Amino acid sequence: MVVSTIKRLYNAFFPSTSLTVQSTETASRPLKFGILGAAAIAPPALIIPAKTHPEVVVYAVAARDVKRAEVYAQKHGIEKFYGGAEGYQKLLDDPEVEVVYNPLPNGLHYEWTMKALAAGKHVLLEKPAADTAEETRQMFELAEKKNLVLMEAFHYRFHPAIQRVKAIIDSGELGRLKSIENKLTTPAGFIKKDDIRFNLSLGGGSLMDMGCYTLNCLRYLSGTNPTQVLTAVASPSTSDSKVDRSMTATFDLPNDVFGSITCDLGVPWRFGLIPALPQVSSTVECEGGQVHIMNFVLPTLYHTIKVTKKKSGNDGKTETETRIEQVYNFADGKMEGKGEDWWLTYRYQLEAFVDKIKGRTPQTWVSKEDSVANMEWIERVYAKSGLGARPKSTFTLN
Ligand SMILES: NC(=O)C1=CN([C@@H]2O[C@H](COP(=O)(O)OP(=O)(O)OC[C@H]3O[C@@H](n4cnc5c(N)ncnc54)[C@H](OP(=O)(O)O)[C@@H]3O)[C@@H](O)[C@H]2O)C=CC1
Ligand SMILES: O=C1OC[C@@H](O)[C@H](O)[C@H]1O
Repeated sequence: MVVSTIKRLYNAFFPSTSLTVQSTETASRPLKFGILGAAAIAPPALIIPAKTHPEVVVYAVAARDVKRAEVYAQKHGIEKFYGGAEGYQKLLDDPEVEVVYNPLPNGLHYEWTMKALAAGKHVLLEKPAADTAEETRQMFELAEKKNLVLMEAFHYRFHPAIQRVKAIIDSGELGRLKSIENKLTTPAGFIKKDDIRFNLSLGGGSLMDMGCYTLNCLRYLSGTNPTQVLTAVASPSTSDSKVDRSMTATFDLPNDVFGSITCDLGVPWRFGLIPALPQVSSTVECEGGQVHIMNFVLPTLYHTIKVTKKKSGNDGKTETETRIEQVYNFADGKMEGKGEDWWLTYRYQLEAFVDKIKGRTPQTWVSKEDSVANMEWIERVYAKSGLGARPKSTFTLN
């Protein structure tokens, strides 16, 4: 297991082009991507996955500082770079760029996605989609009007592991769904105080950052939206009392299902000495048992799906039977043989995103309705917590 894990991680982060499944001869013309911002997430989320996608070329990057753009471009083998105050717009004005990846701080998602769409580019947009549901709606409306592909990058949804958890719930094997509890937390100190995640004007906050996954996963696994936020308790960050360092919320869902989410950008260390273990889990209780996934966000690294089934013992007492599953690719041929153990969630996502642009059917999708609803429930949780919504963008498209 250790060897296979190391091999999987090595191939995930240092993929050789020889691992490309589809030959470049059968692939259609590559799409040229441009990245807005020399963001930390772009290498794992796009640049590395693109190396094994024959229909993707990461062609350009723009950064506010031209030197930063140049260094980033050289480091990642990107042909074109743009910088300075007009750098982002110059990238959008480049006719060679067909697709834009937007990993800007959340508070800038709306402005630059609207500008990218206005420039006629498809957009892969980082999560959470924007600061508000209304901004999210407007971005998708513009994409529809211009016949462009826009998707919020909820990458974990494209991986077979979370799809397996959903299939177990939907199969009825464990009986009626009763509750879902999702957690995504990291110990204090890993995210620095000056990080975009702690900046209110940039759309910071734990619910926006990690919480958007927990909420999305609650809605995905239940197959529905909550009916109400029951409770929402935020702990403020030390830098800004309007920015939630953590958020815990509970929900009513249809059919008497209970939901809860916890997200935390900096769990205090125990006794100030021992870092708390990160939590990245979803626990689903059903009448006939439980399914628990450890690491639903980055399952390629390692994950377990623990299924505990209740059964009646000989003496009439309830006993349990447990099995562990691990699912790194689609064994059922869902992707016509595509997909490898070492594919990151981002690689699965890129496959689907390109399929959509090319007019093929993606194996799954994160729809406009899904993204709008996720932002609506983020807004409702903030409202219930008393913190209020994140400041909406002041940008308007002329
Ligand atoms: N899908 C995933 O797994 C993950 C998604 N994310 C999402 O990606 C986005 C970026 O996160 P991350 O890469 O960690 O963040 P970074 O801080 O590394 O990148 C943000 C980029 O935004 C640009 N930027 C533009 N204006 C500002 C400003 N006023 N202040 C700060 N930065 C600015 C910077 O670009 P420049 O180079 O021009 O200076 C910077 O490179 C967020 O939306 C986050 O939620 C983050 C991590 C994981
Ligand atoms: O995947 C993630 O985990 C860490 C977070 O801070 C980040 O923004 C998120 O996308």
